Amino acid sequence: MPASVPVPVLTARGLSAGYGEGGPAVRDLDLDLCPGEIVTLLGPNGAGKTTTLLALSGALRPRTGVVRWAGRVTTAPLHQRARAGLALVPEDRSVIMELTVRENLRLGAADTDLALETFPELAGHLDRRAGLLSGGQQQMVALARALARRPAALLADELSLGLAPRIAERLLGVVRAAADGGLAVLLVEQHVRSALAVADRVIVLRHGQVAWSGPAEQARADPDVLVGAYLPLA
Ligand SMILES: Nc1ncnc2c1ncn2[C@@H]1O[C@H](COP(=O)(O)OP(=O)(O)OP(=O)(O)O)[C@@H](O)[C@H]1O
Repeated sequence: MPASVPVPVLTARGLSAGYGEGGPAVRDLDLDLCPGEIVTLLGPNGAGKTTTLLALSGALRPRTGVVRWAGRVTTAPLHQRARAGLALVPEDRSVIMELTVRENLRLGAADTDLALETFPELAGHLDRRAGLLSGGQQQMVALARALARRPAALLADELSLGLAPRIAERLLGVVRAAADGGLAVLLVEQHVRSALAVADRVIVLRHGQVAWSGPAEQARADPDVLVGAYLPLA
């Protein structure tokens, strides 16, 4: 029997996006995100990684190009895509510090039992204000809330930013397990090594364009392919 071809849940073709009157921060990007895989988006500061996530999620309107969700062209804003199964964990985590962990989970319409199954570490903190948690625990709340809605795709920006390596590993391990269960994941990470450890494919952006893309296995075996892509233009 022929191997079945994976059907992407999220695709972009010729995607360009930017801010105000400025030039595009991302140009002419093609991307396919399939169930069960983690694609990591790497690149130097200002390369356009966050902009890509925002444009794919509907938080930022693309200037040109087409985004498809489950095969259909979409221009829907983020809250509609969220209802359709897209989860975005933005760089600021969007945890509401004045609310308790339980309230934060409820606000995201997350299944609290499933959130605690994902992060049992949070069980003793359900009635604490999120502002009193450590950065790692806050990020667990953000990720638990996103995953406990059983999304089809997760777009996560710098999950491990500012966290101890052990906590970063824990979070990325949970993301890997969710992908193994069928979730499609696009991960922006500044810790290249941690990202490569869990990713299936890599896209390196530089100056808003794809500088290199390929299997994570290739980048793990020969990190020089990434070094080349990070180097400034001659
Ligand atoms: N709200 C904004 N208004 C104007 N320009 C912006 C805005 N956000 C980002 N930019 C610009 O768009 C470009 C791409 O930024 P973006 O945040 O997408 O890059 P990044 O790869 O995520 O960088 P970092 O790793 O530093 O977060 C940069 O030149 C940045 O200065």
